[in-house]
Amino acid sequence: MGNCVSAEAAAAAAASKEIDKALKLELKATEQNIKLLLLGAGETGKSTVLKQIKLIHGTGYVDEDRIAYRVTILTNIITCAKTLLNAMEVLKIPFGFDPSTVDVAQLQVLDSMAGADDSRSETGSVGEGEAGEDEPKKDVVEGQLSKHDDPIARAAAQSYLDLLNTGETQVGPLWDAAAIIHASPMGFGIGEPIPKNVVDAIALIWRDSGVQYCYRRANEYQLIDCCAVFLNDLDRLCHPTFMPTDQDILNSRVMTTTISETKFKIEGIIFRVFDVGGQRSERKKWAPYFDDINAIIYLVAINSYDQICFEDNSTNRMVESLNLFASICNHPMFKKTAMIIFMNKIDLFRAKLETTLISDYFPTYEGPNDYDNGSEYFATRFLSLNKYEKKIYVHFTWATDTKQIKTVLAIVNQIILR
Ligand SMILES: Nc1nc2c(ncn2[C@@H]2O[C@H](COP(=O)(O)OP(=O)(O)OP(=O)(O)O)[C@@H](O)[C@H]2O)c(=O)[nH]1
Ligand SMILES: [Mg+2]
Repeated sequence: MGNCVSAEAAAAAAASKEIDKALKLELKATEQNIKLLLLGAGETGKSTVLKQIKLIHGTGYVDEDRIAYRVTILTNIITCAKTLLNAMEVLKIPFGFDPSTVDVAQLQVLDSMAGADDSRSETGSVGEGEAGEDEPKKDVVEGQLSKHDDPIARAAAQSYLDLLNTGETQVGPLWDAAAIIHASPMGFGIGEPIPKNVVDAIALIWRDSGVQYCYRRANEYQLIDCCAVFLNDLDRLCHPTFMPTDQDILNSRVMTTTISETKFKIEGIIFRVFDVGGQRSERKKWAPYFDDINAIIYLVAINSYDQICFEDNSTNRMVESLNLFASICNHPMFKKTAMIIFMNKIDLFRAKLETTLISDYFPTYEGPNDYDNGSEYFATRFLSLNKYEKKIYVHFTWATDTKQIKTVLAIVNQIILR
């Protein structure tokens, strides 16, 4: 009996030891599992960051992936060409229009002779109203273009209407090219090239000065960010033997519609990275993934300060990003979650600052229209939404640049594992 009791006790003790061991292992396992959520509004670069993590910490892309991405890239090219042609009609820009030939001073003289006139809303341009560029921006609503006249947009629309009246539109090689592009199907099968006549048509319209001017006004409609990078490289991308490089894959665009989980092992720790769709219709799928999140990377497209949302064609994208961040950052479930903001697309932000005033869209901005001041202003706007006063880290990123992202991700890992 005595022996029996001690055997039972020994068995119990052994069992308890086993449980302790299992618990310890479990604890260790959870400690070594980092759940990382990529959040942000649509087209801010979440999937691009995931692609970079795959390239830097994963196994990269195999031929099968590249063949699939080839289809994506060809579809992106057709989408861009069709979008530009539609925008030419909506904004009323004729082929061959060259903004450098517009005599703005002469237009202003003619205007003053004819009396104040604002025909922007009729001529297909955004904005309405009469305030001149030098006048105070009293009536500016944050995120909306201040009410000022754009004589070049007006001149473009006038010559478009003049051509329409003379019946001289719709003839010539550019119109033939446009017809070919309009008739081209959107999708391609695996291994199927874009037909040569369609490639030539896209190359022709892309070289046109009117189309280039229309491209510069891309904030007035929805155009994917890889447009110029792809249309400038048509010969290579549309070659029948083309296989996408890592950089082509990073530049390509597919809207995310299902939440994906990808696992990576970094220095012995398993990272489970969740990539979600950022468009409004996708956000209702997010909540079930909010449990036990260790860290959030919140993506902002810092170049989007003059752009409108894909979803409603009216809300400013930066305003949308700010509102969404306010709800994520102050969400009770994320009180203890490490929060890192990627102010992304800094390359496009730098380029945009050359032509577009931040204060035209964000009237509270009074600084110079340069990278340092502008980026600090937008970062501060996001940080000031933090109600819990928890630490939020900010990085300025160029998600399509592997070298830059590699450095940023190394710092992010340190933050998360701290
Ligand atoms: N030039 C440039 N392009 C970028 C950058 N980050 C992302 N892009 C491009 O922006 C487009 C949209 O990026 P995605 O990663 O698909 O955006 P997303 O946030 O996943 O979008 P949703 O899935 O709709 O939520 C792609 O064509 C990317 O190549 C950047 O820093 N610079
Ligand atoms: Mg995505």
